[in-house]
Amino acid sequence: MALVRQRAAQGSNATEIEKKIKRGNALRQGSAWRWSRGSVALLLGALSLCGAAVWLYVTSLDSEVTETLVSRSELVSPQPRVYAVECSEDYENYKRYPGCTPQKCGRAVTDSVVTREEAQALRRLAERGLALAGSDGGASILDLHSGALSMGKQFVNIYRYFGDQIKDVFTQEDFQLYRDVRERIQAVIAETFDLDPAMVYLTKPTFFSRINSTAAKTQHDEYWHPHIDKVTYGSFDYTSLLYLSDYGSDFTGGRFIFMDQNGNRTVEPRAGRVSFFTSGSENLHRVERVTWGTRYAITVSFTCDPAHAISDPALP
Ligand SMILES: O=C(O)CCC(=O)C(=O)O
Ligand SMILES: [Fe+2]
Repeated sequence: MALVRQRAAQGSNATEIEKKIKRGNALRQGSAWRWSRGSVALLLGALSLCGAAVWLYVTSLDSEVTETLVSRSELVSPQPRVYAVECSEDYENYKRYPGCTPQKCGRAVTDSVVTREEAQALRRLAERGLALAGSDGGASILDLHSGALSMGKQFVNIYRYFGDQIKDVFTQEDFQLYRDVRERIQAVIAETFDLDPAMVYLTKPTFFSRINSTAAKTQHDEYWHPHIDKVTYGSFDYTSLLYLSDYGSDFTGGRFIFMDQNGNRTVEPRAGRVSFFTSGSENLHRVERVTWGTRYAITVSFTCDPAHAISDPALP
């Protein structure tokens, strides 16, 4: 009997112990579950913080491209739209030419110096010239003054390479049109910056550019790097860009971007639009990558130094 009681007592003890063990396990499991729920919540919190940080970073990048100086759909006419910018010290390191060296600096855009028909004729000229060769990468240039044309990864001289055949590609009228347009651009630059038009000279390089979304193959194709024209090209004092195609319908991307310290300011290309500016570091700029289509433009630049003057391009 006593043995049975003892066994029974032992039995009830065992069940007690068993219950305690189970309770202990349940408690441990519960706290483990609570712990893993806690870490999930922590992880989610950290993830959303990271997400917010990334979002803030991306929107801050985006806000750098917010100011559009001139959009594709606007028509800037009859007067140029002028934005004054303080001159950089660059000009102090160069000889000063009264009547030409920038006293006031800035940027301006006009849609009334070159007609859309003239831009179209110049674009056809660029298409014909660039169809002779072209770069392997996304950017090709044709310089009618020196004859330099992108070919594969380098350049050829069209006047030497194609000889007399070049007269089947370009006509005297094409060159006359280039001259007329160059003169008008020179006049509007002189008027806008209070210069003596006779003290301002065309300089090199002056070139047609064709940009598409093909990946760059050489450094020449990397048009999107920020640069200062006076540093890149040396002789430039005033840069002008004549656009030959329309942002948004002929191509996407490819906006011109002034990179100011307090943000970016863009000019959207439009056929016939002339954008011009002083070439020093007050006008650091780049071209946004072209994402679709083909963008045509001409860079026509001017110097104050007669030693760097060039004559208008001409058929040999
Ligand atoms: O085509 C453009 O809009 C700019 C080209 C440019 O920056 C240059 O030719 O120096
Ligand atoms: Fe430039």
